[in-house]
Amino acid sequence: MFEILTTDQMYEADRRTIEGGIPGDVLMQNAGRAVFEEIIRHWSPRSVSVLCGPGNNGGDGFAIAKLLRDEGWSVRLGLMGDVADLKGDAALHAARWEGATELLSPALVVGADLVVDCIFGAGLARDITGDIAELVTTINSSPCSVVAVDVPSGVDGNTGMVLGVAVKADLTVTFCRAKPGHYLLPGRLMCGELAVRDIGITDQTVLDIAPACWRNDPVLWRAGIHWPGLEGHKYHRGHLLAFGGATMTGATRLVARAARRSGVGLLTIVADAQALPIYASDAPGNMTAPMSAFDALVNDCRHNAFVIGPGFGVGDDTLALVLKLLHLCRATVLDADALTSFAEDPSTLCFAVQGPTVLTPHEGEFARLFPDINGDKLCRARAAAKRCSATVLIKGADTVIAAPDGRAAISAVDVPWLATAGSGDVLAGIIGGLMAQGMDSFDAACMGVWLHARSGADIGPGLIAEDIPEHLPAVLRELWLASRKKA
Ligand SMILES: NC(=O)C1=CN([C@@H]2O[C@H](COP(=O)(O)OP(=O)(O)OC[C@H]3O[C@@H](n4cnc5c(N)ncnc54)[C@H](OP(=O)(O)O)[C@@H]3O)[C@@H](O)[C@H]2O)[C@@H](O)CC1
Ligand SMILES: [K+]
Repeated sequence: MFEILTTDQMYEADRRTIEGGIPGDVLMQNAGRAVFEEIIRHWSPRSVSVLCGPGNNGGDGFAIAKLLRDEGWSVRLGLMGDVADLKGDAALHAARWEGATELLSPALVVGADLVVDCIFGAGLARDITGDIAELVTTINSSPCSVVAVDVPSGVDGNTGMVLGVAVKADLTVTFCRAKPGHYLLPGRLMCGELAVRDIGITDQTVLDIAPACWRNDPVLWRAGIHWPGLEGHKYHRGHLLAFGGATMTGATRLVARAARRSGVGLLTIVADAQALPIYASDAPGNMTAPMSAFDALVNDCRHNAFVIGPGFGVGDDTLALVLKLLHLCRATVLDADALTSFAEDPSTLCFAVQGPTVLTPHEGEFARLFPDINGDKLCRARAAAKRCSATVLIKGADTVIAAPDGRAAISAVDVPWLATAGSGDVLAGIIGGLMAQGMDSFDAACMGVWLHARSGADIGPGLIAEDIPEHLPAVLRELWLASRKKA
């Protein structure tokens, strides 16, 4: 259930299922029943208005209305347009609805305790305007509870963008698998609780259409974790070089702490000589080396991974150092200043990437590096990953991780308090630590985001960046115990 389907893939899954012998009206009935079950699970009987659009999302509405009425609920139904204009499965379910069909209007919302939004689903094709926009505004300003069917009307299922206006739901019930718009902002904010319900489309059908996007979950990457073996030693767990700034030392101290907590065997902070005492005194397990020893350090292949950027400083020196590191084709995480140093010349960065590389920009850094890449976050991350042949992770509440081959994952853990100074440095450290242990860059980026978010969720409000590395052992232990159960 971790796959995320585009609306086209969902239509294809429907089509294949119908071809395989389950008629479309049965799928619609199953969809209606799934929403009905969620409604009666969440609410006791009350007055309901079901608002139906002109397509199959509206068709779902007729099925839901009938099930609720058969259950004894007081149900009104409003339709956009004429019932005679409905087609296919929607027309079939409209014919089965025995109640009155009113014209869609704000009067249906006023006085209802619960509104079921079946105006537009996957077929939303343009901005909502005019009377329907007014209706949506009435729904959003009304005290009633709102259930959205498939997606809140106005949210583009593929992008999470709001087309004109969108219904703000308390619960969204979608079918088979989630769509990108359920997890990407601002769509995610309009969904409320998300329920993903089976309507009879098999897992094999979903696999056959080869989805390339997933909700970020251990299922995706747990097989790629390099748990240490009894026979191993610290050199088997990698040796990460974290490049530290001369003055902004806090950032790389967080990188170092997070990398070590993620399990890296050895960690050396490389910085200007005058800053080394600060790094060395931060933790007894930190090793340090002066920047003047750079050549000797990188000539030693045991130094198999690099993190550079946090607190490092923006400029030509940083740019030159990053290019030298990328030339070595070892696991590399580029964050913050390492990215911004290429703002004037982003193509140089993209051409230089050869080895396993993860770029971890926030939205501002992304816009500086890729000013010509527009669109939703998923499509931008994929375009940048392809252009740079690197894993690109765009940070935010809806963090997206994309691989150059088009695979992508979206983080779906809500942790608003992760938006705090130093949090991104910790993330870079975790990913660097995992890559140093031999994990594939896309997997390491996904796992890093997950560990970071899970730790943040466990810590709760009041979190400061320093807390996150200290919580990693608990989350890692949970993963490790789960992996032993599976074995
Ligand atoms: N068997 C299946 O496939 C199953 C499908 N299922 C359900 O079907 C839903 C998809 O149905 P769908 O494709 O009919 O699209 P839907 O969202 O109802 O809207 C299309 C209509 O809206 C109109 N329209 C669009 N934008 C507009 C705007 N801004 N302003 C005004 N009008 C606008 C558009 O008009 P047109 O663009 O053609 O002019 C067209 O008339 C899916 O979300 C799920 O709920 C489930 O039952 C499971 C089985
Ligand atoms: K809807």
